[in-house]
Amino acid sequence: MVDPPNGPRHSHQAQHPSMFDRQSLRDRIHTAVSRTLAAHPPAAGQLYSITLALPEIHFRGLPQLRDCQSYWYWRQPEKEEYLFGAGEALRIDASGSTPIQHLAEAFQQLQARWRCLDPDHTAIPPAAFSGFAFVPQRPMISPWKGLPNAAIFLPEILIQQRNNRCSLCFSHDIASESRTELLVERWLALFDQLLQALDRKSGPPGQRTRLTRTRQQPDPQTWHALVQQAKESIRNSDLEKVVLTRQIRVEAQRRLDPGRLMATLDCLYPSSRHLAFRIGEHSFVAATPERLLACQGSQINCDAIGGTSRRSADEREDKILGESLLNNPKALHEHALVVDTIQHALTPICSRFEPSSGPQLLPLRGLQHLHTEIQGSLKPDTSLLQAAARLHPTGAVNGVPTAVASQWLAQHEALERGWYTGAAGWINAEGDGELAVLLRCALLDGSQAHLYAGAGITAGSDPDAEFDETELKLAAMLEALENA
Ligand SMILES: C=C(O[C@H]1C=CC=C(C(=O)O)[C@@H]1O)C(=O)O
Repeated sequence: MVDPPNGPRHSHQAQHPSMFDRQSLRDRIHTAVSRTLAAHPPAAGQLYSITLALPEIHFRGLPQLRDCQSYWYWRQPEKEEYLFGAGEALRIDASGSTPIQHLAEAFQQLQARWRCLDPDHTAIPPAAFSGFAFVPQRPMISPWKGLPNAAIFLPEILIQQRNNRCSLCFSHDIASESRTELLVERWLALFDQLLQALDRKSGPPGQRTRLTRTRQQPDPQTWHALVQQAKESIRNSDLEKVVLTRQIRVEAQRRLDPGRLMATLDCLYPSSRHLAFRIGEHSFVAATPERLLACQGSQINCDAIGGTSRRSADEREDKILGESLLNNPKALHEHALVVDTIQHALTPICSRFEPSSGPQLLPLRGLQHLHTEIQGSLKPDTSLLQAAARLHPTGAVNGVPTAVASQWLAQHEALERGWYTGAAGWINAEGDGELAVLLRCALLDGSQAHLYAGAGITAGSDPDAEFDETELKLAAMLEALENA
């Protein structure tokens, strides 16, 4: 499925059982959980998960949880893939000089003590969520203050839907002797809360809200100067490409509703990865076209994206725009640099690469990118998070060469990127999972939102054209926010 240049798609609502079915569903879950706990008593030190089949429910929307609970949401509309987790069975925060490696080690330790019970034979392993900021070594400052630099989060209750099958998973970190009846009560209460949250439909967007831009950083003149400075560094140093970013703040006429926002994004960007989470006071949302990596067994898939142009509602013009992007030497060069950084990062940890045919067009609503999919086989004993630590930050969000671009940005980019251009996603108990690059995203704060967009600067960049490209990228989330 390819995103249309414009025009909304049909929106789906979550289907969930009637009150009558609900009681019998609850009874079935109660019995299954109690029996499993009795047959396989948890022991101190275990991370204990029970997964049950849940054929009755097909999930689509973001449940409207009350009481500011933490949650994580992942969805790829095109694949009908859905994960929603709430409550914290376990959370690991990492900082210091190598936070992603730290998470990789912590996840390995966690896997060693993870007891996964699957009485219904769902074959859907329990999963944790993980993510990190663009520079996860640096403390988070406003507006990101309070979010971890990098984290793993195992929800107490998790719903997963994939390949048209749906499962419900309860998890608990068994610190000491635990009373299993209390655990059953707690999990059932969480399940009730989740069903109630599903009942609170966000409702149709109704009237659009008007968004007023209240701040931008850098301002257009400073952007102009920064692009020129970057080009000068590209002429006079080893730097070949650097990704400069902008931040804008918008104010809506009402409180922005993440549920309505995610439903709108489902319609507008069906091929993207959709993410939302709330940690403490922070609500973050994204609909990103780019995977940092996906792992299944030893198979690894990464997206190299770089080189962008607008699209047109006129089919003929749209085709011309696509073809000229595919033949644009500046865009092709910018793209090739991204492919190089990814292959360079993967070479020591992959035993084999599949030849990639690329670049191809990745058409999205309003804009299109050059895209190359890179596939390989990870060497034995290399985990998803270890691979992520090598890959991040790619040339699509940072620049080339990696270390030179990072240093250039640390010296010249004044805004705080926070988790924008970081990565986040899910990892299951078998080590499979997917992390998406956090682009086309917003940090929500009541009726305000902070939005971010960047553009790859190379020797041939024109500051105005690069500014316009960031506007195209901002438009993705701005349009969706009008319906939130
Ligand atoms: C930094 C962003 O996009 C990156 C990813 C795809 C294409 C890009 C480009 O063409 O410049 C950027 O490198 C963003 O969307 O904020």
